This record gives sequence, structure tokens and C-alpha cells, in this order.
Amino acid sequence: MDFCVVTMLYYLILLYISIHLLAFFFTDADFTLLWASLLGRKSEVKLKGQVVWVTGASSGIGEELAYQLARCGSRLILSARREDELRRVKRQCLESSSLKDEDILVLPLDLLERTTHEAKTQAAIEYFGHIDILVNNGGRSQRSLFLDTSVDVYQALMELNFLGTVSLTKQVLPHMTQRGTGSIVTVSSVLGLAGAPLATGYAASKHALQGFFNSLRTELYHYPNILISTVCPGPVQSFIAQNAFTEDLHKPVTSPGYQGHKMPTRRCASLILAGIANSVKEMWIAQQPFLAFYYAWQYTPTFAWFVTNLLSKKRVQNFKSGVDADSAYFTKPK
Ligand SMILES: NC(=O)c1ccc[n+]([C@@H]2O[C@H](COP(=O)([O-])OP(=O)(O)OC[C@H]3O[C@@H](n4cnc5c(N)ncnc54)[C@H](O)[C@@H]3O)[C@@H](O)[C@H]2O)c1
Repeated sequence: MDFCVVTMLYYLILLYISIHLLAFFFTDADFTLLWASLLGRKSEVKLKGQVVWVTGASSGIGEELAYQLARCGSRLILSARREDELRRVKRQCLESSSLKDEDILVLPLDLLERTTHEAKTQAAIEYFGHIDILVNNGGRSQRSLFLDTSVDVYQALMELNFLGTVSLTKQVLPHMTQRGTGSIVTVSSVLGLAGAPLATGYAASKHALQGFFNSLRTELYHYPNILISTVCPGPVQSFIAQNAFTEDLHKPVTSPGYQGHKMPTRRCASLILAGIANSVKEMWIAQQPFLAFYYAWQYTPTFAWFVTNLLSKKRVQNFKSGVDADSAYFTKPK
């Protein structure tokens, strides 16, 4: 081969690797999702007019998803336990979009009350005629060490994050298979892929969701127009830390902690919508250095274990000395 061609190829490969490395350090999502958000179908176009059911729509990621979906022109079913909060979210959706009152259904729902899920699903279908997208977003986290934590907390986490989500999916999916189209999008977590201290039960419930939906997807191979997607965010600004379970079922978190270092909710929601619009099956969403961990866990687990153990030691030490667990990586132990 000609020397010039070899040199050119060499530089092209170097350029390709450099672009990826550079992009990696400035990205806050995996490459598939990032390409989808930059060059893929626009969510304002793809999601316009779609009927989207969002659980956990009264705060945090779910609330922000509602606002952005409203601006896309999606028709909405807003669910969570507190009706007054859902009405507030609805009002704000109407103020910031061209949707009409009848385009948004407030449908209070408790994920723990599984016997109500069939009637709630029927009510949603009767109202709009169909459901295009279910976003399984409602859930709670955990801030407690395993040795201190009651088994009741583990049961509650599995009942809410795992079984509540499975139960609603069980009601909605037959409607989608009947129509031959639809999307079930589930907000899992980075802790659905990896582990971290203070979250053994939460991570277990999110790992369960990952296993469940990854397997369900394989059962639906003959429904090419049904999307089963899991979203794995790292730290995102919301009320998750404030609402987390502690070692005792009825003991609240004492301090909500610092949110500044977390990804803005708006960015997380906009990436999720880009992923849905482009049928991305698994979305990794996190700022650096967290995103680097997803790759390390996936491709270099031995190295990932090494670093994770160092960070975990610091996180546990900080937690025990009363420093906020979420910002523990960024603060010195007392
Ligand atoms: N914020 C983060 O850092 C983060 C990271 C990874 C994953 N997640 C996931 O994102 C999802 C949304 O959490 P968030 O961060 O917006 O927290 P959040 O606490 O602000 O919102 C949680 C929502 O779930 C609802 N919910 C809780 N229990 C419920 C029940 N029994 N029935 C119905 N709804 C219930 C709440 O009312 C609220 O609307 C959760 O599944 C969470 O695990 C969050």
C-alpha cells in the first residue's frame, strides 16, 4: 500500500479515536442516546399527539417529563398518589403548552395498591381510547446500611419499585400487543446496573427491573413495533433523597442533602424523550465522572470494582459521620 494512504488512514483512525475520547469526557449519555438526541428524530415531532401515561408525575423526573411532553403536544395521563400535586402539575402543563384541559387526565394511583391497577388502566383507555406510551417512573430510593436495616424496608422497596411496576405493565401491555404498537419505558437507575453502599435494597429492586424488562423484551420479538426501554440515570436533581427509605420503614430521612452536583432534571427528561422518540432500548444518563463508571462496569469490571471500593469506603465513612451521602464523594469526612 502506498505510504501516503497508510499515513492518511493512521491519522483518520487517530482523529476518530480522539473525537470519541473528547466526546466521552463532555457527554452525559451513552453514545446511542447522544446520537439519537443530536441527529435522531425530534421528540416534538415524534411524540406530538401521542397518549403518554407517566407514573410518579407529581415531582422530580416525572413532573419534568410531564412539562416537556406537554410542550411536545403529547396527551397526558398523570399518576401518583397525591391528587392535589397532580392538579398543580396539570395546571403548569396547560400554562406552558397549547394543550387543552381535556388533553390531560389526572389519574391518582398508588403503585402499592395492585388490585386497583386494572380499573385505572381501563379508565385511562376509556378516556383517550388507547395508550401509546407508559412511563414507569414512580419509585423510592434508600439511604441505610444493610446491617442496620429492617427486612420490612426490603419488602417495601421490592413491592413499590419492582412489583408495582410489573403490575401496571401487566395491565397495559396486553392493550399494546392487541394494537401491535406501543412503548413501555421504565425508569431504572445506574443502580440497576451496578452497586453502591447505602442502597442494597434499592439496587436489588432496580436490578430486578433490568432483568425483568430485558427478558420481557426477548419474549416480544414478534412485536417489532413494541418498544421495551429501560432508563438508567445517575444522580439527578429531584426529591429522591428526601423521600428515600431509611433503616426503619417509618423513619424519614433527616436531611434532603445537597443537590447542586446532580444533573438538572430538565436535561435528564429531555434525554429520556429523545430516547423514546428514537426507540432506544437502554439509556445511560449521567454527568461525568458518573457516566465513566457505566463504561467501566460494562467493559473493565475488575478496574471498576477497585475504584468502587475506594469510593464506597469514603461514602460509608461520611454517612456514619453524618455527612450527606449524595455529596459524600465531594466532601471530606469530619
Ligand atoms: N433522582 C435520581 O437521582 C434518580 C436516579 C436514578 C433513578 N431514579 C428513578 O427515577 C424515578 C423518579 O424519581 P425522582 O428522582 O423523580 O424522585 P421523586 O421522589 O422526586 O419522585 C418520585 C415519584 O414517585 C412517586 N411515588 C412514590 N411512591 C409511590 C407510590 N406508592 N405510588 C405511586 N407513585 C409513587 C412520588 O409521588 C413521586 O411522584 C424513580 O423510579 C427513581 O428510582 C432517580
